[in-house]
Amino acid sequence: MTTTPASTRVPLIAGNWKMNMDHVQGITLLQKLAWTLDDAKHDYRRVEVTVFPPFTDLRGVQTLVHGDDLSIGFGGQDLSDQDAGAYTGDISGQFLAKLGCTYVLVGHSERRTIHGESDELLAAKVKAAFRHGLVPVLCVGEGLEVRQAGTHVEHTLGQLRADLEGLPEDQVRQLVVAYEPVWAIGTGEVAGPEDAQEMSAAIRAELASRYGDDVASAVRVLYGGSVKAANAAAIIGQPDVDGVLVGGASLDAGEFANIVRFESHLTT
Ligand SMILES: O=C[C@H](O)COP(=O)(O)O
Repeated sequence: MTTTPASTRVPLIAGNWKMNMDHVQGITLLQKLAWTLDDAKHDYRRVEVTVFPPFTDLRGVQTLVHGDDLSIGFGGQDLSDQDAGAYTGDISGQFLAKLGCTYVLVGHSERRTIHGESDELLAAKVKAAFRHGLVPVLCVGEGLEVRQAGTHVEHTLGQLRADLEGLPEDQVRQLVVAYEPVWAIGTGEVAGPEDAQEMSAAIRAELASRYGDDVASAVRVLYGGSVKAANAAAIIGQPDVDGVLVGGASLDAGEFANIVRFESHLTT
């Protein structure tokens, strides 16, 4: 397989605030993050940074990012598979696009488990994201029982196949996939760098077999699950891992900035 070198894929550090931070707290957090990264002279072209605030924060985040000309991206934590209509409580991809979102999370493990979202629904959500010009960050991964049974790779690739059903190749190549072992989320348990690499390589090989090496080489694969500044460099240092999806640690501007600056930890 003739893959593009990992170095051509710009690492993506994504902070998922989950259901934390009201719109006032969110602005304060983002401002602190921007200041911290500015002080450190962070080069956003080398390492991309994006945050996923709650829906109610997005307008404020957009105003701050555009008003202060920040290089931090932002996206929604979910979207509806529908575009508009009688879907109380749901958010259309069109609304997210209008707010300047670049990305949207699809199939986060908490949507799959707590809200029982099926692969069929998630495949429709992936298509809805592209319909509105949003890049889906498609989350896949196994629970503890699957991991203990040793079928985690097949399980996760099965989710990937089902969620990409019917998606054209030119859209697949724009995707970001986030591997989240559910047993390592918010638990302090971290899959080791080798576990992250094993699954990321399997995801890339699956994409290569279905869409070709060129597409597989373009897709960024992130790892998510109890990532902290202390373990980020080792995880992102793996050849098929192109960044991290950070939950708890993204709520602390200093800690998250240190994750963004993982390269500096490699050289000190
Ligand atoms: O979206 C982020 C992942 O669920 C990981 O969350 P965590 O870093 O709190 O374990």
